[in-house]
Amino acid sequence: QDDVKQSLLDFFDELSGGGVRPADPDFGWNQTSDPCKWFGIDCTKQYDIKRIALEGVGLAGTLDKVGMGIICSIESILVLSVQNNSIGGGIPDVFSDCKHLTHLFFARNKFSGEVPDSISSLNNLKKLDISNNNLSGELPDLNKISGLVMFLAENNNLTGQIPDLDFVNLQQFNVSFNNLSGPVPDLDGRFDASTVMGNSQLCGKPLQNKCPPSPPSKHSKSKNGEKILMYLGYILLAAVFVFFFLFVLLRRRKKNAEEKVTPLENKKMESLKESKTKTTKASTEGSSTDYKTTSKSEYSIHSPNDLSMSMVSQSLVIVTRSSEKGLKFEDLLKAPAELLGRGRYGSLYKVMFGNGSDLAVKRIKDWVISKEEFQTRMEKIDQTKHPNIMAPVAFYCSKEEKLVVYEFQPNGSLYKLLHCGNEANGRSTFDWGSRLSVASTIAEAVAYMHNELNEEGIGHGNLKSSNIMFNSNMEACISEYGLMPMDDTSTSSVHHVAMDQSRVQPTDTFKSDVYKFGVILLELLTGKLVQNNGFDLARWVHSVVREEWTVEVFDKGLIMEGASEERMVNLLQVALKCINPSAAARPPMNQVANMINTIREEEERSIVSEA
Ligand SMILES: Nc1ncnc2c1ncn2[C@@H]1O[C@H](COP(=O)(O)OP(=O)(O)OP(=O)(O)O)[C@@H](O)[C@H]1O
Repeated sequence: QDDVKQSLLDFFDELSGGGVRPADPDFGWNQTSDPCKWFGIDCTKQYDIKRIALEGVGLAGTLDKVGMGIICSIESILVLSVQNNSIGGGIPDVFSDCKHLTHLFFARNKFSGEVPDSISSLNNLKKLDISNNNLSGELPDLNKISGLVMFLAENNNLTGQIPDLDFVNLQQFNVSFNNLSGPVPDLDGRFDASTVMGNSQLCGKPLQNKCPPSPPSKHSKSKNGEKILMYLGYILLAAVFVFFFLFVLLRRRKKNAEEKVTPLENKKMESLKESKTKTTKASTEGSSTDYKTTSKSEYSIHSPNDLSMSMVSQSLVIVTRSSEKGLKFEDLLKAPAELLGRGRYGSLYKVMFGNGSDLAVKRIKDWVISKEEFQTRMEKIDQTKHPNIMAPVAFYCSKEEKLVVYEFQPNGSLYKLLHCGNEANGRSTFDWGSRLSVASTIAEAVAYMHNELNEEGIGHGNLKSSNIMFNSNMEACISEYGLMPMDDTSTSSVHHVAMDQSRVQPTDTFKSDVYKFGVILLELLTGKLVQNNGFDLARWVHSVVREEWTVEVFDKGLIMEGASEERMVNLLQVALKCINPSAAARPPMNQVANMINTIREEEERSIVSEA
């Protein structure tokens, strides 16, 4: 503790530049007293300093590496404010060790030099104010800081382009009166010209001057370079596929010639005659025969992307009931497809029929599972019906290729609703009540599946907000259930071995789902993006809660809406139980669902009593 005191006194000494003394009665910073009683310091408990605010007190020294290093070494500190002083010199480049900081205020000083790159590693930062200094050079890549709600840098000498920030989330933004250049990024209509004015070389909306056609900047050059590399990669990949295709074709022809067999068309007919046709599932009322049968046939998938390269030669199993659209699986294979995303576990394609009956086809990569096991698994999932779990429409499995087909959901995902909306089109309407309702729906659906598929040990395996879709009634539906044996991130004992099903214990799969569900709860409560499998978000939430600054974690939208703090804290407690580092200590999903339902009932009771 004496060391902490001495470090803080050194920090003050350096900042003050000898002008003001830390021990002055106004400050009372000295070795003999409790630092929590010193001027400008706030603590949660003894020695747990959460805030240092030395604002407008005549500091005229510098903030060097040692000084900033001291602040970084005290992990409890969330806020550092030294604004309205005359501190000079550079801002030291030591921020990679200060990840705990949430607020950094350097405004109205005499800081000069460049804004250090390491500031972009402060991924818990919410507010950054470096305005009214003498800072120069280009701004670092601040868009890595997903939760930033305030960025003020006006009245400096900054050059280069405005960084591509997440303007949907920013509440305060100003870079006016610098030497910034290039086009103003899309400010999402949230900030007017006053926030970018006074930069003579900036152009584009909301400024009056249109951007002239200009040679590509260093930044865009490197982006173009990346694009060219990407296209070259695609061309190379396509060429490899074409050669492979030709090779297979030539070999087949050679073989056919040698064996003196019938032409391909006849061969196909023979194989179709021989193929078994069996009913996998009794269809519900109104189904047509197209979706009732499992048939064997030869086919290839025609689409404008790499799916078209697939030479799949075995059966596509149709398991769904909802066939009023009268589609045959041949139609599925012929229809044009669009790549929707390429995730860690495969790619997702939208297959378009142009009559509102589009399908989503998941192409799974690198899954070591036998054809029989995969088929049993898919059928089990299909039999375990729950209205909020999307059942597969069809699936296909060969050694090289695994496809699972779902109905396409045009209303987007929970991820999109949380992170890609704006005031006008959804973000503000995703209120506390709706978030609680989504949490409870998902928890109940997963709890049901865990219970029904307990013996088989089939969990979701990859639960995350982009796999929670909204159906036509805007009800949350979980997609891709059971497409992975488990996710490899939340249970250290099975780290990096998730793709080998034989090594995965059922309990791990379920406990991993509970962890992932906890991360979704954190996403709903904080509105923050999940990176690094939720570990960063979980760590940040833990650190803020530990400091008894719990309210700081909640999404500003929820606070502004007046959502019940008590119930948000209760839901946070549930999330923290789910993300317990010890898998054994995590509650089972049915308990999680019960806890959330209790919170939801309290919410409903309070609405009724308020009414
Ligand atoms: N049935 C569906 N209908 C419409 N969109 C869907 C459907 N299923 C998933 N999506 C969306 O398609 C996009 C790509 O999905 P994909 O599963 O490839 O991504 P991912 O979940 O990030 O990847 P992975 O599952 O491999 O980790 C996501 O935005 C997802 O929300």
